[in-house]
Parts: sequence; structure tokens; C-alpha cells
Amino acid sequence: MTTKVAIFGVGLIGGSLALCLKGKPGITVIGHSHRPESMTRIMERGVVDAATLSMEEAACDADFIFLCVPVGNLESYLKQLTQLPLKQGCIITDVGSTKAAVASCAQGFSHPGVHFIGGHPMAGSERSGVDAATSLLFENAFYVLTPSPEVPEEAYVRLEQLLTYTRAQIVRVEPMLHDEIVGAISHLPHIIAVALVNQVRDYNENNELYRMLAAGGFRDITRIASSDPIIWRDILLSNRDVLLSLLRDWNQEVGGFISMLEGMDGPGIEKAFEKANLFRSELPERRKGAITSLFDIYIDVPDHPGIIGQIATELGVRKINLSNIQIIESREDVPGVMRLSFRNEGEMERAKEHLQTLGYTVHM
Ligand SMILES: NC(=O)c1ccc[n+]([C@@H]2O[C@H](COP(=O)([O-])OP(=O)(O)OC[C@H]3O[C@@H](n4cnc5c(N)ncnc54)[C@H](O)[C@@H]3O)[C@@H](O)[C@H]2O)c1
Ligand SMILES: O=C(O)C(=O)C[C@]1(C(=O)O)C=C[C@@H](O)C=C1
Repeated sequence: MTTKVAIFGVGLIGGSLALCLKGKPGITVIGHSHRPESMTRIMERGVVDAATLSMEEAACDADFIFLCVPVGNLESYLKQLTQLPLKQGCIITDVGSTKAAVASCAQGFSHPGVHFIGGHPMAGSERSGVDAATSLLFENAFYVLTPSPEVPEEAYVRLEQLLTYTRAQIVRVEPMLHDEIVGAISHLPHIIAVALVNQVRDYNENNELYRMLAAGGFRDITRIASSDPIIWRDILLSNRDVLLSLLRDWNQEVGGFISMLEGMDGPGIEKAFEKANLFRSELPERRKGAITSLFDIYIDVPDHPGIIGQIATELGVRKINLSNIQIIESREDVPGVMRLSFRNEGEMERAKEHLQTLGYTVHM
């Protein structure tokens, strides 16, 4: 029996999901695109089994429908879908970065025998489009599902099972709570990054040295300022009330620093850094296998062609078996981080020791 998965919006997230599912036993992935140019591109990249511009063709007979379009388009896609003859038992889900708005909109559109379950993979990138898609995107990340109480447990479990191919860890959260939390840990940081870049951009108008000297700290905190404007316009507007409240709190945080500086409050500044340092060190290690028990190390590497081959050869000659190797967040002219995965602790420790003797900085 074939499971048909339809993906509407085959960009970064839709394309990555497609790559996780395509080729898996009994699964056929069909991509829907709203523009002929992107349809050609998704076929060229080979992320789906078939692609179509027709909503009906993509949706008809689908067992699962993933809406991977900007948040501002979700309502219109849902509306159009519910007017189509969908398969009994079909599960419609989305990947939007806010959950309350789509949940309330889904309440309004009923389709007998079809269930809507909101979703949000907590993984992404500042890049967008199908060219940035990768099957590894969700590995070990959290994947939030926000089913309403009416969704039968059987449907929830079916979606959860399909999502095991992403290798993400599923968590169930109420839509509004999701928006409050994700507002603070994702949406507010995007606003801060953009505001900071624009502040420095203004100073740079009068002095190019700002741009020239911008180094690690500025780049680390502002990577996400390069995110897609349309995607983020929609996210921020959709989580407006939460963000207004978070921004007021943020003003207080900023005000705290103003007071400490005005009052030459050294101990206060120290305490702020200590508190932040402690909380940050307790964040779950995003890249470490919560599900798989991979043994990973991270090394800083120069971003130049051939570096993967070089490291693999170094380990190969010492008969240290790698199970995976990946460059993470590789950016122009700054060191990239390479993740090396091993099947057991022994191999990992030997690799760590050897790479350190070669002068690499190794992080666990
Ligand atoms: N970027 C991230 O880090 C991230 C992470 C998790 C979830 N999300 C959510 O995933 C969804 C897709 O984001 P993405 O990063 O994959 O974006 P993307 O730009 O890479 O992909 C969006 C896709 O939607 C298609 N699309 C269909 N109708 C459209 C329309 N009317 N206007 C614009 N595009 C349209 C585009 O062609 C494209 O294929 C968004 O809802 C976003 O909130 C994003
Ligand atoms: O890593 C990034 O670039 C992201 O922006 C990913 C990120 C995040 O803020 O953590 C962005 C939006 C999502 O909805 C989920 C994840």
C-alpha cells in the first residue's frame, strides 16, 4: 500500500521534509508549487517524486498534506484545501512558526474525516528556498505538534510515526503556549538581530570601519538577521500580541543595562553576565542525539574546499571510523564548525585526541 504525501511549498522546510520522506518504503512524495519556475527547480533538485501546479492533483488521494508556505498564506491554503475532495482519514499539517492563528483558522474549516494537526519543526536556517533543503535539517531537533482536543489519538500517532523519518523528537504543546515560548526564543531574537544590524548599518553610513571590523561577536549574534523578509514579516505579524509584550520586557532589560552603566555598577554587570552564562550553559545540546546515540564532536575548521576530505583522511589512516561528517553553519571567510559523528565513545575519544594533536580546537 502506498502512502501519498503532498507538500505545498517546497522551500527550505518543505524541501527538507520531502528529502526525509522520499524513497522511504511505500511513500510517494508529490510537491505543489504556485509558480512554474519553482516547479522546475524542485524537480531538478530531485527532492520529490513528482511536482504539480495543480492543488487538486497534489491533494487528491493524499494521506498526508504538509503546508510549508509562509504563515500569512496558511489560511488561504487551508480554505482552498477544504473545498477539495480529500481522502478519508487524510491528515493536514503545517510547519508554520506560529501555531495559535492556524489552529483557530483550522477550527473554522471542517472537512468530514479529515484532521488538522498543527506542527512546527524547531530547526531551520537563515537560508531559504529548495536549494537550502537538506534531509539532516531536523535530525535531533524538537518537532512541536499542537493537536486540538478533537483530533483522534489514532491520527496523531499516524503523523508522529511518519515524522520519525525526520529523526526529530516530537513534543506536544498547546498552540498559545507554543507562541509565547517560541516568541521569546526565536521571534524576539530575530527582531533583536535585525535591529542591531540596522543600527550598525546606520553608523556605517558615515564610517566604513564598522563593517570592516565586524567580527565574531557581531556575526554570531546576527546570522539570523539574514533570514527571509516575507517569511519573517508573516511570523511577526501573526505573533503580534506576544511580541509586543516581549518587546516591553526587552526594553526593561535594555533599561537595566543603561542604569548599570550610568551608575558605574560593575558588580551588576558581572552578575548579569554570570546569570546569562549559567543559563546558557544549561541549554540542551541541540546537536547531540536525543534520539540516536551518536557520539559527536565539533571542530572549528577553515572554510576551504577539501577540508572534509582532509579530516576524513586523517582519521582514516588511523583507522578511526566516522559514521557521519558535516559542516555546520559554514559562512564565507569565517571558520565553519564541523560535526564528526562516531558509533562509539572509544572512536570518538581517539579522534578527539588525534585532532587536538594536529592543532584543531575540539568541542564536545
Ligand atoms: N526558515 C526557518 O528557519 C523555519 C523553521 C521552521 C518553520 N518555518 C516555517 O516554514 C514555512 C516555510 O518557510 P521556509 O523557510 O521553508 O521558506 P521558503 O521561502 O524556503 O519556502 C516557502 C515556500 O512556499 C512557497 N509559496 C507558496 N505560496 C507562496 C506565496 N503565496 N508566497 C510566497 N511563497 C509561497 C514558496 O514558493 C516556497 O517554496 C513558514 O511557515 C515558516 O514560518 C521556517
Ligand atoms: O537557525 C535558524 O536560522 C533559525 O532561525 C531557526 C528557527 C529559530 O529561530 O530557532 C527559526 C524559525 C523557526 O520557526 C524555527 C527555528
